[in-house]
Order: sequence, then C-alpha cells, then structure tokens
Amino acid sequence: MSILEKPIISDCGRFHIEADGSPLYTPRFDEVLAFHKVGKRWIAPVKLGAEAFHIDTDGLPIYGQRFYRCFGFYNDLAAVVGEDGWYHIDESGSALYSQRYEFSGNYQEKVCVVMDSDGLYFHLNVIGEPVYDSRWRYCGDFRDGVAVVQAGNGLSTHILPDGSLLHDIWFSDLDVFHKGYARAKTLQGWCHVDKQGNAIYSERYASVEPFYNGFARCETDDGALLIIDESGHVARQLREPTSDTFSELSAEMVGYWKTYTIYTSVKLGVFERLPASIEQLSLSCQCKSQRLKRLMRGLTELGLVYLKGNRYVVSNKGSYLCLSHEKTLVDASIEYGEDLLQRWKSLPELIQGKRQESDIFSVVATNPERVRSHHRMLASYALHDYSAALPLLPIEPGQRVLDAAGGTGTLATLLQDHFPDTRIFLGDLAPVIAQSSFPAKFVMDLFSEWPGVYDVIVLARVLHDWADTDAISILHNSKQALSPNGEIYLLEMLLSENESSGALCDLHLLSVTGGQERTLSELGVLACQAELQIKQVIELPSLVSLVILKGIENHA
Ligand SMILES: C[S@@+](CC[C@H](N)C(=O)[O-])C[C@H]1O[C@@H](n2cnc3c(N)ncnc32)[C@H](O)[C@@H]1O
Repeated sequence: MSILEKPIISDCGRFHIEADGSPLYTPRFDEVLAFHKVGKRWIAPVKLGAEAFHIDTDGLPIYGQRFYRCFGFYNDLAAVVGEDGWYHIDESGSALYSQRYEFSGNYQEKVCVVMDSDGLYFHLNVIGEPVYDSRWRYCGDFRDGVAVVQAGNGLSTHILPDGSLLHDIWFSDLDVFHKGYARAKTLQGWCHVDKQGNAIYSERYASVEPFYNGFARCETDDGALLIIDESGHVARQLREPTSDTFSELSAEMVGYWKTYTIYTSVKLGVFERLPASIEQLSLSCQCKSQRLKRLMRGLTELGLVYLKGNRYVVSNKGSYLCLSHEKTLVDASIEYGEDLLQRWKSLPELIQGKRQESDIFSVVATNPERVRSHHRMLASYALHDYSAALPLLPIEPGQRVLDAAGGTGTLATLLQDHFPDTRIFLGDLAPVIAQSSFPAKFVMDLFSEWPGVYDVIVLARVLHDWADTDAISILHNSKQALSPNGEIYLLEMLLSENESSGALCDLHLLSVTGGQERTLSELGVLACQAELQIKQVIELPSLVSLVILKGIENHA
C-alpha cells in the first residue's frame, strides 16, 4: 500500500488511521507512536506486550528484532532500548554502533544527544562517534547548527556542531535560536540574546517567548503581558499587571514579621528540639503552650515546620535553622534579629550623610563567642556561594594563593581541596585567626603592609565592606603583595549599570559596615586608583562574580 499523506494515530492510540478515518491496517497494538518517513516509506514505533518494534503501513514488523522501547525514525535512524541499554538502529533493525548508553535522543541535523553511564551528555554523529571530546551535565538537540549545553556548574551556553563554543557567555538557562535570537535567563530574569550571546535589550522578564515575525510575548514580574519588538520596545500591552500592589507593599513593610518569627524560634531553641509535640516543646522551651502553638503556626505558614500526627517536624527549608546543618543559618537569624537590625535603624541618618561610625568587625572581635557565631554565619554563606564557583577559578598548579580577610577559612579550605597542587594561605584579624583550624594561617591587617608575596590574592566579599578610600587602600596593599604578573581575584556581587537588583544588599552594607556594593565600572575606577586594571570578568553560578585585576604595567 502506498500512502502519500502521513497516517495519524486513532483516538484509542492502538492503531493508525487514514485521512478519511478508516483503519490503515488490521493488527492492534497496546500503543503506537507517529509514523516518520524513511526514504519513501512510512515507519512507526509500536508496543505489544513487553515487545517494542517498528511497523510499516500494513501494520507489519519491518525487521525481526524486538526491544523494550523504541522511538521514531529521524535522519533515517531510531533510538531503541535493548537489554543492555539505549542505542540507535537503522531501517533493518541493526545497531548503528556497539556502544550502549543510559539515554539516547533522536537525530536532528545528523547529530544526536546521548548520556553515558556517568550521567554525562554529549553528541554523536550518524556513524555513532562522539563529535567532540567535551562532556556536559546536559545538552539539547542542534537547531540550525547550534545546540545548548549545560556545564557542571549549572550554567548554559551555545555550541557549534564541532563542539566549539559559539560565544563564551553563560546563562542560568538558555534556548536554541529561533529567527536569529535565543531566549536566555540571567540572574535578573529572561531576555533574548543574539549569536554573540549579547542581550538585545536591557529589560528582564519573568518569561519570554521566541520572536514570531519580529515580535515576542513577554510576562513582567508583576504579571503584565507585553509584546516587544526586536529592539525591546514595548509594541503592545496584552494584559495589565495582575499583582495587587497595595497588598504587596503592605507585605514588604512588615518584612520584620518574618525576621522576628524566625529569630524568636531560634532564640527559644525550637528547631533543636524537633520533632516534638506542643506539650513536649512547651516544657523543654519553657513557654506557654497556647502562645507556642501560635509561634508554631507562624513557622508552619513560613514553610519551616509541619505537623505530622501531633508532632511538629522540621521541613527541608527549616533544617537550615538547626545548628547541625553544615550551612546553618542559626547564627544569621540571631545577627539579623539583633545587631544588624539595630544598625539598619540608623539608615535615615546614614542617607542624610552621617558616617557609619562603628566598625562591625572590631565590635565582633571584642567577644570570642560573637566571633564564633558571626563567622559560622559567614562560613555558611561562603559554602553556599563559593562551592560551585571553584571550577571556574583559573588558579594554576604551583601558585601561591592568599585568601585575604578570609574569615575562619571556609573558602581557603574549599580552594585547597579543589586545587591540591597550590599553596593556599589565610589571613584575617587576630581574634578570627585564633578560631580558625586552617593550617597556613596568619594574622594580617588589611590596612597595614601584608606579609608574603602571592601569585593570586583572593578578596572575597571584602571590598564591599568598605567605602571607596578604604577599598583603594586595600587594593593598594594587595598590589604590593603580588608577585610579578600576579592577579587579584575579587569575588563580589556586581550591581548592574542600569538595573536596580542588588540595591537592598547595598543598603544593608551601608547600614552594617559603611561599605557598598559596586558596578563593574565603579570597581574599575577603584582599581585604577590603585594602579590596577580589570583583566577579566567571569559570571559565577551564585550571587557573586569573579573580577580579575592585574597591574596596569603588566600587559601580559
Ligand atoms: C564579609 S567578611 C568576608 C569573609 C570571607 N572573605 C568570606 O567571603 O566569607 C569580611 C572579613 O574581613 C575581615 N576583616 C575586617 N577588617 C579587617 C582588617 N582590618 N584586616 C583583616 N581582616 C579584616 C573580617 O574579620 C571578615 O572575616
């Protein structure tokens, strides 16, 4: 039987029908998938009992082999699952290659995605050979000669069919190109990028669709639906914002409700005593059971605990409020509920121009218990924010690396473990160093001459604690401690040049340390004052970016 039009699947999904609705053949299957054309004939995957195979338009198997699962023919090849794994077959049912995989995609543009037994993805050509040496955490199909790949750090970029990068810009999420532009998600939200990986407009959205004849539909964070053109101009508004701005503002004004609910429960030691019933908890925390019940309801609303039978249990999110968690936020909740909150109360005067007089680090340093708690807080943030960044740091074997003002050494330890062939040193104030177990540690003052000479000096969230004049002194002292061709690695949140994200963090620094978050150009100006220049900026999979500085005279 010769069929010109593609047969379709019957409503019951057990056979195919012709355009007029009549059955294409008499056999019946448990499941059929769509027909695909291979040469001049149509072929479809079917499943009958435990056996999967391909049929022609007479409903007859096209080969003798049987599989656990099989999929449609694309580029004349089909993915199948046999007893030893996933692979591809040709029209005769023969395996294209001897290798077996944990997953195989369909061939598109003569290339297909596979996943190996280590859970790593890459592309095969039509003779079943890898088309490049790289391995990815995930990769997608090629479309118009470009595919999306995701690296181990969670960031995605575009590659060409030979595996080379189309551009070296990495995003939180990414799509292939449609009509010249790809949807891309940055830390601030979704936008469209061109083939160089550059955003084609500055706005960021909650979601964007691909461009359709020059226009794309986007949703803003407040729920408005817009149509934008290829320069990012809003051509039409399809829907007003859906958010209730009165309620939103009101909720923002009472942000301290959450701060204080969490603070109170940590202060009373609630999380350390869970799971427990209200009766058990009120006894051990010495609280009135009716009042404690209200606090537990508040924690339930925040998703930090839940009731299982008559006992409250810590949720996954709430587990950060237990001291035993490696990234415990117990100390952070106390800091945010006490000293840091007090410091925020000076914000009106600080905005009017008053200087932040109290140096929080000296205050912390006077009390060993506060040093312990404050640095346990910093250690949790360091573990959270720096771990995934390590593979992206261009540190070379044999280099001497100083983590300056590195606290009790969380980043220094991560660095030493990740770069075992380097020598990592840790410097900080005496009371902090006294509580660190990092072996290569010494006392240093950011504002006096630094001991030693280093190929790399890491300043992780250090400059942001200081106003410009102090930050320049730190950079100056840092430069003096660099070997020839040495580099400074700033790990800092970068404020966008045009957007407001990060602005509340900046106010936090003004209130707490008298410092500030900065844009890249502001960091460049500071660097220049210390006879340094920006060599490279690497976006990391966290709130911080890596800004590499080198000496102005060092042109290498
Ligand atoms: C925001 S913390 C950053 C710690 C660590 N680099 C991190 O990213 O987790 C700032 C650090 O600077 C240290 N520090 C403050 N003033 C200092 C000074 N004058 N000399 C040396 N270290 C100082 C503090 O003790 C603290 O460890």
